[in-house]
Amino acid sequence: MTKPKVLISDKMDPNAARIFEERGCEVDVITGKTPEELKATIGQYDGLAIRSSTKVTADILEAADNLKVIGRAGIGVDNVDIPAASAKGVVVMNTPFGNSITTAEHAIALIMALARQIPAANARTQAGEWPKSDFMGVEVTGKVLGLIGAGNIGAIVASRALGLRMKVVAYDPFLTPERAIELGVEKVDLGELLERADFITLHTPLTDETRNILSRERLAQTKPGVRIVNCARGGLVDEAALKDMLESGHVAGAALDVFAQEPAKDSPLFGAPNFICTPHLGASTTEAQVNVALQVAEQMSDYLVDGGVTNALNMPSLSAEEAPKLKPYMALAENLGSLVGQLAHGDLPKISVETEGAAADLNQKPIVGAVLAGLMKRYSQSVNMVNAPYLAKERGIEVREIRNSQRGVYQTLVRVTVATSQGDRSVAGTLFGNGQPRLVEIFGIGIEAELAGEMLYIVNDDVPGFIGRVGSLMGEHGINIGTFHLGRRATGGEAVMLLSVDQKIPQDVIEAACALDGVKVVRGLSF
Ligand SMILES: NC(=O)C1=CN([C@@H]2O[C@H](COP(=O)(O)OP(=O)(O)OC[C@H]3O[C@@H](n4cnc5c(N)ncnc54)[C@H](O)[C@@H]3O)[C@@H](O)[C@H]2O)C=CC1
Ligand SMILES: O=C(O)CCC(=O)C(=O)O
Repeated sequence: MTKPKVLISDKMDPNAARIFEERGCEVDVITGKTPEELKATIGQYDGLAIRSSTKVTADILEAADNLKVIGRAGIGVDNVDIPAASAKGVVVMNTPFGNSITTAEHAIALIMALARQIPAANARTQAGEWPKSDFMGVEVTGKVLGLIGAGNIGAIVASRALGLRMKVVAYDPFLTPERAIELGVEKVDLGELLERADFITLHTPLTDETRNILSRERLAQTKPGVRIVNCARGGLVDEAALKDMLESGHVAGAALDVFAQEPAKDSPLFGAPNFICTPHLGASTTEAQVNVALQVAEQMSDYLVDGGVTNALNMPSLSAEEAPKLKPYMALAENLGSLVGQLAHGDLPKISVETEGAAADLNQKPIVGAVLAGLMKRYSQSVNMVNAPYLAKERGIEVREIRNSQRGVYQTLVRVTVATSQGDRSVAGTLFGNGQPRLVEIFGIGIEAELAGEMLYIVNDDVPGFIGRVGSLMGEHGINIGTFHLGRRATGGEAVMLLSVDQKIPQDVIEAACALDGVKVVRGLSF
């Protein structure tokens, strides 16, 4: 088996490359590529490990023909076009906790640096000025810290600030009253936070709701003398308004680790009074970088080598223990989805995936994803489990999951039913003891067959001599039959025939089969 190939395209702790190699991947570490260079080479990689410098745009993804996973060694994935990755069937993962403590500590460091004007005092002291009387600071003890965003990092900042004897008020629409009590913070609305806070620190992602959350109007509502820290994302604060308010003295100090445009080389804030900045250093400690590098390499190799999915932003999780159990089910589910997709006519507005017996105890999401991947192959060849649910949604297909843990005739069963203009049509399959998938029912008729390679599907009247006529037809056209499977609704009623053949069935043979006496449907199938 060829090894999955991974590109590490941003500066990352060497532990990442070591883990990839130990886990059976080939790794190239090439940082500093231009977008054009990345686009020219991305086609050869199965995995791309990044931090924040590499921008994974739709244009780059277009050339990423073998890419299966993008791993962000860090939290924010705003440098990845996730909808484009999903459409391409590429899993996007991050490492949501590895750098949280480090980033929270950076926010606290910036709060302290603002309170005591440490950077300016340091610069002037080292310039030989000894400017003791110019640097009157403030204590943080007893001051109100306004936390915007109380997720992983915000919660750690709150705990550290409480240790510094600050009073913490938090604005986060998703913060429950119970969690606020647990964190020891007072949950407030944004207006109250702006009015009360002596220090404001931001810890939200950049979204349509949070963009410019500290706008000019909101900055004007803050308490005079407020100090502001942003270690989350550029774009949360109106930088031009912040500059004006630093100049007017309404804002007594501001510290930014992140900027709307990065790298920030000529921000209007540079040189503003009491302005401090760092070049997106929030996550830059040895500890955090080892954490995120190890974690991203482990997660990505789990996916590339064993199919396990952890911390994916565009796909449900699947543990490395679950993955081998689910693998044969996913093969079965994909074949069943593909079968209904090839057999049913017209649009398929509704699909239900029912699991029975042992299959019902498993994680259903990957099974449903695999059914959709099989089904959606009728629309696109580049479909997989990652993009199939998105494609199905785009086409307005309604998907239902039904679990039935009681066993029926089979110890384990997956049934796929689609609503067609002729009514519901369903196919079902099971797994043999050795994990081999088998079709066991097609549109209400019991039949046992392996769905593989090229096949011929015929629905006919159950009459003597028909099987021989089909055999002769295949022989006349030089088509070798591998296996022959039969089922019927009742003696003399509707019968189904599934043949596996050694080549794709040509259209003229399908037409000749259609012309046989008693034939109702003929279809060539590919798996
Ligand atoms: N400077 C740096 O180097 C680093 C920056 N970050 C950034 O820090 C930010 C926070 O990261 P985490 O705490 O891990 O994320 P998280 O997802 O754990 O927390 C984000 C919080 O923001 C809240 N939120 C969402 N919309 C909001 C809104 N409109 N108003 C108020 N709160 C809202 C959410 O409810 C959530 O509690 C992210 O943007 C991340 O990219 C993370 C690591 C390093
Ligand atoms: O990788 C970095 O240095 C940036 C970290 C970051 O911004 C994040 O994890 O969201």
